[in-house]
Amino acid sequence: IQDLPGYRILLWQGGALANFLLPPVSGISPGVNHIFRNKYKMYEDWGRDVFSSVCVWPQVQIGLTLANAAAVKEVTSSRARFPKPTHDYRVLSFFGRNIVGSEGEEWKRYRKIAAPAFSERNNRMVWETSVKVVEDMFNLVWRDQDTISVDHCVDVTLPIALFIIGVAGFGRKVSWEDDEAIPSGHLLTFKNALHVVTTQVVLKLIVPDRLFGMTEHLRNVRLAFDELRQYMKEMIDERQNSDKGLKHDLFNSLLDANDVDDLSQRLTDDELLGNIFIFLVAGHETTSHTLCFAFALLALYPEEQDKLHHHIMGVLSDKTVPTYDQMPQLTHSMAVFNETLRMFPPVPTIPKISAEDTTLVTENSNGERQTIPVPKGTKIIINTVGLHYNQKYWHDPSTFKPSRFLGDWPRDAFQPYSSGARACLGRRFFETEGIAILTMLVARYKIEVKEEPQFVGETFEERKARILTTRPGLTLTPVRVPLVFKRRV
Ligand code: HEM
Repeated sequence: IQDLPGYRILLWQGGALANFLLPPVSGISPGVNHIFRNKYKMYEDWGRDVFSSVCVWPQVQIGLTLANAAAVKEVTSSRARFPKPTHDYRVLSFFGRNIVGSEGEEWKRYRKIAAPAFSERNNRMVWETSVKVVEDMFNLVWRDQDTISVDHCVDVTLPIALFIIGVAGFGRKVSWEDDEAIPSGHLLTFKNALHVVTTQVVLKLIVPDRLFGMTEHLRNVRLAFDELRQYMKEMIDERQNSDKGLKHDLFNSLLDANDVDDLSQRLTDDELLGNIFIFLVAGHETTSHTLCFAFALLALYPEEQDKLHHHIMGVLSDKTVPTYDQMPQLTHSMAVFNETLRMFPPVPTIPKISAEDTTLVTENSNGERQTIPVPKGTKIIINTVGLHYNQKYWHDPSTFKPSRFLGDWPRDAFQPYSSGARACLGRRFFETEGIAILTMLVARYKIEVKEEPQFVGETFEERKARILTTRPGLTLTPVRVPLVFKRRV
């Protein structure tokens, strides 16, 4: 890699220890959440849109971390040359092999099974489900209160996202009213089990199985894994024994794959569980966190919230409930999400590996093209955060400006969903639910940061830093976003 500047460290920068546990220690580890903390800074320091990493544990590894749009495009559009390092996805494969953590023929089989479920018919169902879930929240939970105050916005956005993937993805009947009841035969609610598994799954990588009985916390994590497995098995049994007739959701696509005559095309029980888990996780965590960051940004930038509200009022004929056919007109709601995903991409890094000796072309800080040698076996990290804060593509990148997505924008420099053959399959699913939820909420409520006595007198920048603090998780996670929703109508 011709002495390309970068990290020379003991621990691989993308590993669980380096990214989740250890502080920055020179020569050892770049520190927890270093990709999001540093954004484009490493590239400024090292003078180009790529930096190298050389580490020795858990094995000797060379890496190139990219924040250059052309180089990223080359990587995402050459699947054979830059496949996924499937070993890096084992954190998502505890319940079984699945579409996100596979490659080659195996991945093609999963994608062929899952892709048809993301149809226009399903999008319409996602929209209708989202409207119903939010209306129920207004009527059954928020009721006639003029002000709703929450200590952490994820407490609102997580159940919304979970109900929608439950209903529109898996035909699971859940409601705000019975959300907290533990069904007989279980020790945790479904929501709780899924939440513990998604937030604690990294422990499964670090702690050997035999130690999971040692502390109460570890026992709870083990219980959540067991409970979630049981819930998913019950969902399969229930659906297999019911009339699948008119349902066109994700679940039927996965189960129908098991009705084919060609045994080699069928999913094994583990593959079925693995893929159900992936859709549950992909379908709720990204959505919940993105909604939370969007609400936080709108609360911090009230003038942007006013513009959004004004636009929504111009589109909605009855001023409260948007229809699916109005979705293409809700351009400002879409722009708010794109800007939120630019600033807070839920998947900050997307790993690939070089399958051959090759090269990549990138740029130095003067905009001069540079050809970088890429030996076979090099890890290629697409740094969506670095790309999204690269001033070559985005003016004033730390400021929330949804209007940059109302005209034309540099598409190749916007990669929250990755791109090419391995791009996110649920992008439209998210956009549909997100626009419905945001539009309904902003039409009826004004979002503000909750005032708390201990923070009186803080500056805007301090408040912004506090509200928008993140930590690493399966996806980029907001730490604590205290908000107030004040009724407008
Ligand atoms: C804000 C919302 C979302 C974002 C930012 C997002 C982002 C991504 C990214 C970056 C990838 C590629 C990951 C990698 O290569 O390691 C991906 C893959 C995927 N996403 Fe999403 N996602 C979102 C919502 C969803 C939803 C709602 C679903 C399903 C209901 C979903 C299903 C999938 C699937 C199945 C894949 C694997 C595609 C494949 O490899 O063929 N995503 N997503």
